[in-house]
Amino acid sequence: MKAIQDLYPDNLAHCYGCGKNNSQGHQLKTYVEGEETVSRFTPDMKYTAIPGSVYGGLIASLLDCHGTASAAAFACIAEKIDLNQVDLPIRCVTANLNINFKALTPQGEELVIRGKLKAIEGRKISVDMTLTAKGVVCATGEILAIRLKE
Ligand SMILES: CCCCC/C=C\C/C=C\C/C=C\C/C=C\CCCC(=O)SCCNC(=O)CCNC(=O)[C@H](O)C(C)(C)COP(=O)(O)OP(=O)(O)OC[C@H]1O[C@@H](n2cnc3c(N)ncnc32)[C@H](O)[C@@H]1OP(=O)(O)O
Repeated sequence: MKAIQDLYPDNLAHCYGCGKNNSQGHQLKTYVEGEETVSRFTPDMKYTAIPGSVYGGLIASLLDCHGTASAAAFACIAEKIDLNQVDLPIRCVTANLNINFKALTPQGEELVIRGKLKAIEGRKISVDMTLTAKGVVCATGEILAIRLKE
């Protein structure tokens, strides 16, 4: 299966966090795994907060893009839209993002971000997220993504 972000049409794929057409961005990739979504990302050393730990702004960026991709994927699944089709018909943007930083996020490790659908209410899609390093939860987040009008 393709990454959700690789289903965004080319003219809307320039997001700094996840756009496949932004060569200087993070190019986060999010996949559906069973009932969850998952992204994996190993930050470059330049994203330093306290030496040895990852900058919280990067963590927010990863949760932001993981969340919007997850929201689009969960909305497609709810509507039985094939996630293998090019040009995803459902697009979401972030209205609200809450993050709890639970532990310093170590550098040099692969970060695993997982998302679970919390609720779909009309155009509002809420997703709960965790970010772990070496199996330790370093941050949790909740996003409210809004499905854009056609
Ligand atoms: C970001 C630009 C938006 C325009 C985009 C146009 C085309 C782009 C297409 C696709 C995007 C492609 C890729 C994006 C992928 C990843 C990006 C990563 C994530 C981001 O980095 S993205 C940037 C940061 N993001 C923003 O820049 C959003 C600025 N904002 C707005 O563009 C509007 O604000 C919008 C669209 C959110 C809603 O506007 P709207 O007119 O469509 O809908 P409306 O206001 O009626 O809200 C509908 C229901 O959501 C409730 N609601 C709204 N906001 C709420 C809040 N904050 N808290 C609690 N509830 C809220 C209302 O209360 C109502 O609830 P109810 O239906 O129950 O009454």
